[in-house]
Amino acid sequence: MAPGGPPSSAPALELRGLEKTYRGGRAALLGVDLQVAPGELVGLLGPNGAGKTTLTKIACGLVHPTGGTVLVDGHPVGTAAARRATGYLAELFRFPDWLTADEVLALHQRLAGSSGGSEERRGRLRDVGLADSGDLRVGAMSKGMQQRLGIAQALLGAPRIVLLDEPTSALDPVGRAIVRELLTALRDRGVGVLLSSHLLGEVERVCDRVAIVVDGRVVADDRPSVLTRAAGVELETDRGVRIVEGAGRDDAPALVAAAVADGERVYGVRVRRSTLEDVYREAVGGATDGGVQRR
Ligand SMILES: Nc1ncnc2c1ncn2[C@@H]1O[C@H](COP(=O)(O)OP(=O)(O)OP(=O)(O)O)[C@@H](O)[C@H]1O
Repeated sequence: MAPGGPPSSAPALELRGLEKTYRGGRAALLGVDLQVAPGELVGLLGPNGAGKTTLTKIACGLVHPTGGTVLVDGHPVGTAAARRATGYLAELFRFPDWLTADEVLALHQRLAGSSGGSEERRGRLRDVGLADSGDLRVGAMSKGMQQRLGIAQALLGAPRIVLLDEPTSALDPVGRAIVRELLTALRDRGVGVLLSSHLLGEVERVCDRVAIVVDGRVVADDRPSVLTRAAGVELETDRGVRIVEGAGRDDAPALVAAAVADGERVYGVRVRRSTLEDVYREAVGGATDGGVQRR
């Protein structure tokens, strides 16, 4: 797959002190700092209304911030260079029903200033598992196919950062696996990805870093393995299953030995870690989220 130009040392995306108050509305972002390095896959989580879409739209130049700065591959957002370096898939998008997949991509090639021609279009359709659907009209596509076409569109040209707002919400498990492979390929090519999603399992599987936004602020930003933590050791014996709170990996052999010495038959031992979902629920506290899904 072609996205990704010559390597650059600048962050793929850099947000500093980002603020946004919509006219007549309440503040949507209250000083957000966030970086996406080249080749880094960052997941953006948060309850409905937390500010994820606002942040993503500011990063691609569609919404003006009321404070702070945005650099895309080192270029101020809104400049031609920043636009060329950005691929974007909106949360709620709709392509004209009467266009074919190939025509949608040709239109977006013109918008992105890409000279990749039919070869690029075929490549992007192949990337998203739509190799045989170039002549299919949007109106005849399932929601999942349209979403994959949307992702193909975001990869046209040579983006250094790809901003995806809920890109897998309509996808079945096979479609999600295709997108996971695609994201991994983007990482390998040094393209940064900011992936906004409510699908915590997907984010945990694929992202290098996770930022959690609550009420316009980033309340957690780290690798999933750092955000999650030890959550005891589970022992399964002939007396049942029990969790030894506070115990970690190093305690497992002694726990098994003690159980055996006590006459128990040990069938299993598992070192537990909290999941990203646990971390998320802790971070958002009481903020309700009708949209959160495990997978
Ligand atoms: N165009 C707008 N005018 C006024 N207020 C807006 C506008 N767009 C968003 N908001 C408000 O800004 C806040 C953040 O909304 P945003 O859509 O960025 O959240 P989100 O985290 O993407 O939510 P969701 O998960 O539901 O997509 C909300 O309070 C929302 O009502």
